[in-house]
Amino acid sequence: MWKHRLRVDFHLGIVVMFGAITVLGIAPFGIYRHLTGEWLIALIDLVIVASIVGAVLYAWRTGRTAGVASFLAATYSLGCVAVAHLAGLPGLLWVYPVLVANFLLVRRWPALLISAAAAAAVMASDAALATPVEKILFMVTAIVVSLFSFVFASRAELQRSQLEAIALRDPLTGAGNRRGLELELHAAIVTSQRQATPLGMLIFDIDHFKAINDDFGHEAGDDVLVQLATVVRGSTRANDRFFRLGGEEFTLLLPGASGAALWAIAEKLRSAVETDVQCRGRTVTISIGAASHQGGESAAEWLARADAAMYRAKRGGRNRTMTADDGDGPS
Ligand SMILES: Nc1nc2c(ncn2[C@@H]2O[C@H](COP(=O)(O)OP(=O)(O)OP(=O)(O)O)[C@@H](O)[C@H]2O)c(=O)[nH]1
Repeated sequence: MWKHRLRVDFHLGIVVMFGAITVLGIAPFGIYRHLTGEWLIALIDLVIVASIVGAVLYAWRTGRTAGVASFLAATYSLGCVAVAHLAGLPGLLWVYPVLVANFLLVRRWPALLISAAAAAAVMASDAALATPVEKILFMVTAIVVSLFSFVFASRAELQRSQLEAIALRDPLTGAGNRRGLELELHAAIVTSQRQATPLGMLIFDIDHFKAINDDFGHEAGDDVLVQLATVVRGSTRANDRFFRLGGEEFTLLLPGASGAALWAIAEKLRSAVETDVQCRGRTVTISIGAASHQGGESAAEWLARADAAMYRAKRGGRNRTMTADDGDGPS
């Protein structure tokens, strides 16, 4: 389970890896400083390690990695500035790995800003850099390391966004794919539980889609899928998440919607598809299963309830919505 999360969530993987490296890299120095009686530096090391561990645990629990990554970059940078001013050379030696880490943790422009601020603050330390020549040498090497990292981060960001688009999107409809859904389900559940807001799911499937393919050809079928995606986007809000599960089956994650509201959204969507999606004059309809997330329910259980409701809608005659929740519309 934890291995799977680290594999599929790139940002969480980075944050956890940096947390582990921090503990392994800084904790022994903290112990050493404690043994040599350098209490202030030992305390700084302890504060860095404790706050990084706390931040990583927070990211693991909530799935909120962006804020934690910025916190890590700021903590590392402040840490090496403080050690440079207090202990001289040791702080200076930490600057270079910290400059590289900043570009791996946050986007390239904020990383450049944090790195420039950290390098300028270290340069002001007479304990670390005694002469003007040393200061200039440090400035030039810090700029070179930052620019190398900036170029590398730019390439990596571009490649990652291209790969994400390929790996997480369905190329035909532009909707997220099943893998994209898996990634977002966990984060959506955690957010709704933390904010105590409802979270709804619709699973819907085109009725008699095989007949459309058989009668008009695969291309006409593809065109129906594209039309359907356009109608879904037109009838949902910006923070609603839309995915193609495979074939002619789709799902919508609807933050803030549950119960009667969820059922009303489903019915609005069903009627919009019936009115606006056509194939050579033939009306296209969908069957919908609706389910509100229940506290303590796993993503798989929730999906299964919505799916079962959708199959009830199929068995009940198609072109209808069935809900998995008690007391809201037909169930
Ligand atoms: N054009 C096109 N067809 C697809 C695609 N993916 C799956 N299909 C077809 O979708 C059809 C699904 O057929 P069924 O599972 O029998 O479902 P159905 O005909 O919609 O019947 P009900 O769901 O019971 O109403 C099959 O003919 C698949 O070949 C696609 O990307 N493009």
